[in-house]
Amino acid sequence: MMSDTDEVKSSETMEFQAEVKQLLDIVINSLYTDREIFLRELISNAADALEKFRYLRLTEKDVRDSELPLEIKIEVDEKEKTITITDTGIGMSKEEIVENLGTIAHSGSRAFLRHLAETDKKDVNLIGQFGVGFYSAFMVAGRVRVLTRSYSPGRQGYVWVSDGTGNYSLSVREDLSRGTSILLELKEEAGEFASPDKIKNIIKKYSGFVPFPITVNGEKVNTVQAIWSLNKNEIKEEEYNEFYKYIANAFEEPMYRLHFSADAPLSINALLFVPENNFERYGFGKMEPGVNLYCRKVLIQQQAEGLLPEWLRFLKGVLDSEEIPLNISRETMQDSALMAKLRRVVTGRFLKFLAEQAKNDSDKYVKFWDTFGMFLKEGATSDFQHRKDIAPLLRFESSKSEPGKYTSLGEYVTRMKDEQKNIYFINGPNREIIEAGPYLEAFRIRDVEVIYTHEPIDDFVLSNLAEFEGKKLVSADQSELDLPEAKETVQDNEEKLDSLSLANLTTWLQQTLEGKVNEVRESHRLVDSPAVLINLDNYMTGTMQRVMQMVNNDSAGLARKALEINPKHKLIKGLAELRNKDEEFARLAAEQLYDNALIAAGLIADPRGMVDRMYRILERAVKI
Ligand SMILES: Nc1ncnc2c1ncn2[C@@H]1O[C@H](COP(=O)(O)OP(=O)(O)OP(=O)(O)O)[C@@H](O)[C@H]1O
Repeated sequence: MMSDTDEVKSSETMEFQAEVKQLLDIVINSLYTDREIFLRELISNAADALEKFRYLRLTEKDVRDSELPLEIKIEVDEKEKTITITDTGIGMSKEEIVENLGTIAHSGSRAFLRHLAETDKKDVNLIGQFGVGFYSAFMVAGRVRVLTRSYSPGRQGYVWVSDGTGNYSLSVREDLSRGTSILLELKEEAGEFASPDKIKNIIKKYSGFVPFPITVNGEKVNTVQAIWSLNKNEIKEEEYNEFYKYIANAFEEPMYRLHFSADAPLSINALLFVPENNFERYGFGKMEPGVNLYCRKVLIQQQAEGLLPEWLRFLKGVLDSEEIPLNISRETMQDSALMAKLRRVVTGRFLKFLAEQAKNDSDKYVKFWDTFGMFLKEGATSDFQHRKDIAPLLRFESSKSEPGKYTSLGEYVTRMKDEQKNIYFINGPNREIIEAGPYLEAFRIRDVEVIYTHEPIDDFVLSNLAEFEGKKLVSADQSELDLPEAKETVQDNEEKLDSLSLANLTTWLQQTLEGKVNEVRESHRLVDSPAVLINLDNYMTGTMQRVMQMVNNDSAGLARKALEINPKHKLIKGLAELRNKDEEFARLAAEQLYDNALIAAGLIADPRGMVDRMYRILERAVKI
């Protein structure tokens, strides 16, 4: 590097434009956090200058120092506390220097500066949003020196020097080669940056995929290529895996990989990975989003919040879009229309990818489902925009699937009978319990398939979806099932309680269970069980109420229920008789009947009253 004494003496002093002064004042006096981003800004400018040169050289034959390799060299002097960032890009002419490093060209900057001057919270990410990235150098440097020479052969080289207050000096310097060198004399309080290791780490963090070699004191730093911007057939399997391990901090290979680029409606290059494991499932706490946002290979935001819907937080990878402004702030990122578009395109593409995987290799998809299905369920309940596309990806057990095997809603629909109108589901902790319960009886004799859901969220998912391929999703504990006509059954030979006794019994039961059920009525769905609790609320399934019951710790919030009784069942017929002989004991039996129905519905019965009641019923039974 050249020292001060080499500089040509004829130096002009120039004033910064008023807005620049204002900006520099903020940069120098108010921004103390995230100062390391100055390096990202300067490297990004260097990479832009190199990119422009690479492009120019395609058409222009006459360029300065055409043999110079395209690269970024960084020298860190620990003793002198300086950092020099040199690129062999297009460089700047005198006019360009004055224009670029003395004014703020962007029109919106005035308003921005006013905003920045007024807010207490000075977000460093806002800098550069209006094309003022270079000035961030003054966050760490007391003096900045820019040595630059344009690619254009006729131009002289120049030295620009400023301490960031009021003005800068500009002088001619003949012995420069093409490109730009930016020399930072670090401020005392920014001395920590005079460390090659620190600088290397910052580069790895922000600029690891800049497509030009970056060296720090002669050592190459960015060895990992921006493979997402390459063609698929240029990339080897190991390279993909190596890249995945690098960005995901992973040891094993990814489960799925999706590499795609799109031009419309946005220009996007995306490389997404589904990891092998889901640590959230093991109770490691909620994952951070794992996709980094890039703009032309320059990192805009690591683990970008709001880039993808929250339920896709298990994805790792990179999303690169030219359309993203460099230095978009965290706030703008969440709600800009551009981000919303990006989110929609990438989410849609990923869901399409999953649908293909499910079709082409269903065994592997099942493995994915077992590991990451919880996120799709979360999406189906929280992401209104995509839930229709998530629905076909859901998997459940059903009365027609083998134990432990899954079916999709689509497959269910293909098995539906002509006269069947709805898709039915029932929740229970496992298959055995569901199949032993009363809710399945009506379906079993009609040979109608029922989806088994085992987790409380499943009922929220299906209730939220409300329908699939035009068929309503109906919980089997609901009042209106709208089932096809049942065929002749064995039970039809069983004698039914006469209608007068039945009417009397239901009235009596209604009184006895006052406050517990809204209605007692004859059941047309039961076959083997004496009674069942039916939901009169068409939205909340029993399981959803169980969740509410646990959260609220009482049964007050329970939805309206009907107790349906089976008039052919021995117990019901016996109860009708017992009521006339020993009403007190009949009341015990009725209450137990209700508690049993409650338990079969997965709801919590009060154990204190029940245990005592059971003993009294048993006492009576052993006497007989
Ligand atoms: N290393 C460089 N080589 C050539 N020109 C440069 C270099 N650094 C900066 N410039 C010029 O100075 C201009 C201003 O840079 P600055 O970082 O302030 O804003 P920007 O790069 O336009 O915006 P942003 O930083 O938000 O991308 C650049 O547009 C570019 O023309």
